[in-house]
Amino acid sequence: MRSGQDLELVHLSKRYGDTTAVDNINHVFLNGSYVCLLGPSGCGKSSTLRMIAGHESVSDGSIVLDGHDISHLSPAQRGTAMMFQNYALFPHLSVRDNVAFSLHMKGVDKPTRHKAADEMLELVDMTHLADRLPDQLSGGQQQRVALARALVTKPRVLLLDEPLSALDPFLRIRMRAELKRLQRELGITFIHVTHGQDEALALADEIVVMNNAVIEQAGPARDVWMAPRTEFVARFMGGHNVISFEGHKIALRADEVRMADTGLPATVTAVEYQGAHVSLTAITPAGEEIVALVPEAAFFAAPKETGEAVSFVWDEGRVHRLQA
Ligand SMILES: Nc1ncnc2c1ncn2[C@@H]1O[C@H](COP(=O)(O)OP(=O)(O)OP(=O)(O)O)[C@@H](O)[C@H]1O
Repeated sequence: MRSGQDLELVHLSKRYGDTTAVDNINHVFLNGSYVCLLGPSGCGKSSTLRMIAGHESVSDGSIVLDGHDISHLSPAQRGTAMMFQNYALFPHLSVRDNVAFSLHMKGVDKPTRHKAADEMLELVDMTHLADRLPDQLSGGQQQRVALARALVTKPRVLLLDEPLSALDPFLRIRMRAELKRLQRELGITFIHVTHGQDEALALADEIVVMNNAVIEQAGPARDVWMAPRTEFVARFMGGHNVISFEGHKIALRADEVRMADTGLPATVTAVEYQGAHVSLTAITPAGEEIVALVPEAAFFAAPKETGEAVSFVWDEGRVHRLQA
């Protein structure tokens, strides 16, 4: 529900010379929500995040937090904090001093800033490594320090630019759960930039899909997944077929397509065993590709090979007509 404490982007644009990176976007980030900004490389996600943080000037429009226009305030005055992709820790400062650094800059005395830093280190489970230097830490540990350092200023909104991209897949999934836990515990707004659909689905209360400098679709994660509005969103979220059906483009989830004796005829072009499912790719007489994710037991009851004919069916209610 909307409140006076939300973060609002109003007709926000960013231009770099002739390039329009963000084109007149409007959005309300609800207070206390976990929002993922999702989109392909170059769509304007980072520019949007950097404008909110104050690391990039606004070309047009405004950014409103708590009912105040913060568009022209310095990063430290906004009530936002940013955690960078490369963590940007100071190599010569201990973990504790890294976390306390922004308070040092604000003139906070040493005992007070160390106490605040220690509280944050406890929050991210790093108390035991407070005296180490950054290069004595693993990637995951450095990330926790970077998080603690961003949170020590008690921001209203935490901005995370691809926070998990430097981690190996195993650690990424662990840290993902940690981020969600932290956000719930702190109750502040997290805005997390990613180009990973899985990451966005796992984390977000709301997904904002960007494409070509605009917001293509925004909504609860499940709505965006279940009902993509455009061909771009359907393809980008993955797991959907986009095919022509009765004169319209439709999106149809691959796991809703079943093999049957009669139905839409197609010729198998690839079979991929994926454990729980078998992914069957086929081409229709209209030359469109369709993927069926068939439960492995159903597939092996009537296995198919490349070049064979198949027929596909689906429940009519599962089809989404696309806008473009
Ligand atoms: N400092 C800059 N000067 C000129 N053009 C820029 C600058 N920063 C970004 N751009 C351009 O603005 C557009 C949007 O870039 P942005 O970094 O916001 O995209 P992104 O969605 O975050 O991409 P990625 O996932 O690759 O980081 C791109 O075309 C990019 O080349």
